[in-house]
Amino acid sequence: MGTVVDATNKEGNGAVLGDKNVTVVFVLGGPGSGKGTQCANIVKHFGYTHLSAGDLLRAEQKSGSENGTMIQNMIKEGKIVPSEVTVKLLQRAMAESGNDKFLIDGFPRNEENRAAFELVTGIQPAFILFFDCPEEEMERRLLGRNQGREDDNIETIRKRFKVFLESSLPVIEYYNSKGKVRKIDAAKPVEEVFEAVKAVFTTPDDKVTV
Ligand SMILES: Nc1ncnc2c1ncn2[C@@H]1O[C@H](COP(=O)(O)OP(=O)(O)OP(=O)(O)O)[C@@H](O)[C@H]1O
Ligand SMILES: Nc1ccn([C@@H]2O[C@H](COP(=O)(O)O)[C@@H](O)[C@H]2O)c(=O)n1
Ligand SMILES: [Mg+2]
Repeated sequence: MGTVVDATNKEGNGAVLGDKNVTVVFVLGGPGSGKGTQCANIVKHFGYTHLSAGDLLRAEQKSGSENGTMIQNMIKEGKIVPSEVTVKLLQRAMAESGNDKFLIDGFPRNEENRAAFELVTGIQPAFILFFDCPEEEMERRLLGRNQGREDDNIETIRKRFKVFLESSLPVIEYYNSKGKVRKIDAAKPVEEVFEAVKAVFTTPDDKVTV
C-alpha cells in the first residue's frame, strides 16, 4: 500500500467543512459499473469514508421523511432527485462522519447536482474516479445483484442507462476537460479493477495519466 494522494491540498482545492480541510473524490460510472464494490475496497486500504448518494436517498426514503414518497418514485423511474435534497444528505453525512476524506459515490449525477454541491459546500473534488463499463456487462451485473433494490428490473435499468448517457456523462466530460478524470476499465474482474484503482490512489498526482 502506498501513500494516499491528497490532490485537494496539493492543488489548493481544499475546502473547509466546519473547521476541517476535506478531500473529496467523486466516484462515477454507469449503473452497475462497480462503484459501491470498489469503494468498499478503497475504504479498507485508504481510510476514506464512503458516502453513496443512492444509499443516503434510500435511507431517507425509509426514515419516513416528508420527501420519502417523492424519492421512492424518482428511484423507481431512474430519475434524479432534486439536488437540494441530496446535497443536504451528503453535507449531513460528511459532518457526522468525523473523517476528512470522502468518496462520494453516484454524485454528481447531472449538472444541477454538480453546481449545487459546489455552491453550497464550496468543495472542489480532488479528482473523479470514473468506472467505464459496457452496458451489456452492467445490465448483466444489475440483473444478478439480488439485493432487493426496486430499480434492479429491466424496465428501470434501461431508464437509468438513458439518464446516465444524457445527464451524467456530460458531468464526467466537464471534469475531463479540467484534467480531473481518472478512468478505470471496470469490465475486468473485481481484483483487477482494484489494482487499477490502487494505482490512482498511490500515484503522485502530477504523474497520473488518463
Ligand atoms: N468487476 C466486477 N466484475 C463482476 N461483477 C462485479 C464487478 N464489480 C461489481 N460486481 C457486481 O456487480 C453488481 C453491481 O456492483 P455495484 O453494486 O458495486 O455497482 P454500482 O456501480 O454501485 O451500481 P449502482 O449504480 O446500481 O449502485 C454487484 O452484484 C457486484 O457484486
Ligand atoms: N445523485 C443521485 C444519486 C442517486 N439518485 C437516485 O438513486 C438511484 C440509485 O442510485 P445508485 O447510485 O444507488 O444506483 C438513482 O437511479 C436515482 O434515482 C439520485 O437521484 N441522485
Ligand atoms: Mg452503488
